[in-house]
Amino acid sequence: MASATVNPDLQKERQRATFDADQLTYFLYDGPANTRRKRYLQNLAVQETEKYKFRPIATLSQEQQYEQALMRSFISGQLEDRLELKNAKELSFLREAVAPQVAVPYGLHMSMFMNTLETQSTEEQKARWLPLAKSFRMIGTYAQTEMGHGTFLRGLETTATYDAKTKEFVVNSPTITSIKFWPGGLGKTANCCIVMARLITRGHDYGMHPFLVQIRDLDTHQPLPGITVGDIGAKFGFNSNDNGFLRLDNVRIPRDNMLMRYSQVLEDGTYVKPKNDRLTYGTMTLIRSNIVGGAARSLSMAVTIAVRYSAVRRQSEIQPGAGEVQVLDFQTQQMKLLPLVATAYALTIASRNMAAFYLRVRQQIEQGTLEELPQLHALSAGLKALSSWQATEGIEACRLACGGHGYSHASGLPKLYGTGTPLVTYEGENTVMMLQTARYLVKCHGALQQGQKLPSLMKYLEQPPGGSSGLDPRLDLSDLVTAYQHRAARMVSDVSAKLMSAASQGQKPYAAWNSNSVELVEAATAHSEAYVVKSFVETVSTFSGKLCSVMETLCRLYAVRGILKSLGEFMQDGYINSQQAKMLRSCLADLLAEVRPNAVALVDAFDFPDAVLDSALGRWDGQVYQALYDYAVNSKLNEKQVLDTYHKYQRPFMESQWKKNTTVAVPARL
Ligand SMILES: CCCCCCCC(=O)SCCNC(=O)CCNC(=O)[C@H](O)C(C)(C)COP(=O)(O)OP(=O)(O)OC[C@H]1O[C@@H](n2cnc3c(N)ncnc32)[C@H](O)[C@@H]1OP(=O)(O)O
Ligand SMILES: Cc1cc2nc3c(=O)[nH]c(=O)nc-3n(C[C@H](O)[C@H](O)[C@H](O)COP(=O)(O)OP(=O)(O)OC[C@H]3O[C@@H](n4cnc5c(N)ncnc54)[C@H](O)[C@@H]3O)c2cc1C
Repeated sequence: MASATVNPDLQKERQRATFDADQLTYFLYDGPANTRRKRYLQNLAVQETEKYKFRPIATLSQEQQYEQALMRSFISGQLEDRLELKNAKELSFLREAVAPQVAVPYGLHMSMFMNTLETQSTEEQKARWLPLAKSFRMIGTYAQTEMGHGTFLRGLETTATYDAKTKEFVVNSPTITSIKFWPGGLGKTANCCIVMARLITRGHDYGMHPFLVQIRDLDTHQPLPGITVGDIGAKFGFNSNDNGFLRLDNVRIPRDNMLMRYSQVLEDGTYVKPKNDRLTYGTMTLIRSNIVGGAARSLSMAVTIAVRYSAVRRQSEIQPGAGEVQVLDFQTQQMKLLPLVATAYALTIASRNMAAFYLRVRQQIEQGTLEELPQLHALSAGLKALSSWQATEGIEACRLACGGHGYSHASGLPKLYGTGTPLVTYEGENTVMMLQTARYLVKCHGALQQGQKLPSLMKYLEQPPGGSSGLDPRLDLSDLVTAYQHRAARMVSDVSAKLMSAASQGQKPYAAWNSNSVELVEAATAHSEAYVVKSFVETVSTFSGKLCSVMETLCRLYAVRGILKSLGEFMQDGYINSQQAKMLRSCLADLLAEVRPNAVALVDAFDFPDAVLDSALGRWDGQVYQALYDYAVNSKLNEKQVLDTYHKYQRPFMESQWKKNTTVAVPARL
């Protein structure tokens, strides 16, 4: 539906903004020129995709969803070739607009498979495989998780046993629980995969290593002998992706199909150790750091939908008789949505810093320096978990904040939730990731006790315990950062003390760890939140003028809301006192009121085209009712006035009921 007019409430919202939303858009997309380029690419993608008149994905069967996703990738491929796109960011904008929130079957090929080949293969292997993978002759996936194990990688059962006589590995799934399960694109799309299997040579088990295994004929696409492969069936969401299962029955692959950049098996079966055996986990670290940005983007879409709709939706009165208000004027609605707008920006900024840190450490690793690897692992694991939890909860809160219409697929919010919520589970289940971060924090605390210096991101743990916060109604940003760091340092210190005390009482470390794991997760969450707040504060301090003051307010809102949510943790050692808690509560109300006039401009700045939001409620022009009505009218059930099922089941049912009471007189009209 094309609408010439913009809803007047939305128009007013845009006029009353106190800053220029374009300036914020330029920050998000790295300047005016890149923003123009992004808009150009996304407009082109939308125009091209509209020609296909795709039906809403939620109305399709699993097979139709899969087909539509492949068609969308086909369209994207054509455009990418026509425009000769190479730049990763430009490709991601184009693909986002061609397949908005559609889990495409090539996703794993383009991310984990390619990355594993690039980072874990030798130069010779790269020369052999990368041209095939880049030209989609090889379509791969990353097959690590098995039915029985996803988290505990040392428990994987798939084996790759070296046969020195034939110079081959024999890859085998010995049990039902060893069947590879879940890999994206594995079921029907991929013709090969990186199989993560336990390497056995000369009778010794060296644990998980990557192997390239061809699973389908490159021409006929039929599964090869020894391979049983298929789709795992309908899921909570993600149904356009053929997540698959794979059973390997003593499949033989050449020795040099083991990815040998870090560890090798020589022809005679000798195993050569890597410099650090955690380098095999490198692809997971990359994707975890990417997930932070993905989570931020999904939440940004959800808040754009919910805030625009809340500006358009008028329901109930505040002042009796004065007319119905925009629901965004209710303080409770502001409380639901505005901290989430702040969260979307906080996570977006944290993800940029995370990506920069990843690149820096990756470059060091390429040069053989592994010093910062533990820090990178701890940060990426913690931020992956924090961002995906906050985004998933936030998307659902946005749906609830849209009332009844939020429940319709027309809102776009169920689709966002369906593709967003697996982020909590895949690439490392969140609780498990937080425990990895906690493990590092406890180690750092131990190092500190022994007088060692801590690495850059952990320096704040060095601050002395105790003290009290200087927070006052001015809400100085540095006081907020210090409060978050103090709380995290205190929690790390408390839980470390508990672990040490358990040890001194003779409790085994593993038992002490488990019986304190709730607190460990809380400490890791506090650490990750401190990083996000610090990143937010440091970044807004680089802004100037009106934009700076708007973003500082947003930053305060994020930080204050977070403190009030976990108030006990900030007050436990008296760092924040009850007067300050009271003060923060009233500051929160003030901050909501301060952000309110800029709410629409803040979400407009994300610059999502309507087709990317794919939402009747989040439209830029605010013509939500017409769009909802069009969506309803186009429901498949409305294609015929009287359906065949009326004659097949409804009428016979009604007649069977009539027979029970034949005395009722039925008029021609009611
Ligand atoms: C478009 C993209 C879509 C993506 C779709 C999703 C794809 C997927 O889901 S692929 C499958 C992802 N699977 C996972 O993430 C599995 C999660 N599990 C793991 O990562 C690990 O098994 C884990 C970390 C939980 C435990 O591993 P384990 O080897 O038992 O470690 P553990 O004994 O706890 O620690 C060993 C050491 O390794 C370190 N370590 C663990 N992981 C890493 C890592 N990634 N990098 C560096 N160091 C690491 C630990 O910090 C620890 O160090 P230290 O001994 O110095 O303290
Ligand atoms: C949509 C989707 C796509 C996926 N794509 C891929 C893919 O492409 N390739 C691939 O290999 N895998 C893929 N996976 C699998 C995914 O990586 C795993 O599901 C994930 O790593 C979690 O492992 P799990 O399923 O074994 O969970 P489990 O570990 O069984 O988790 C169950 C519960 O146990 C808890 N738990 C487990 N261990 C611990 C512990 N040590 N301490 C405390 N609590 C613990 C968890 O917190 C959780 O609450 C995908 C999954 C999904 C949903």
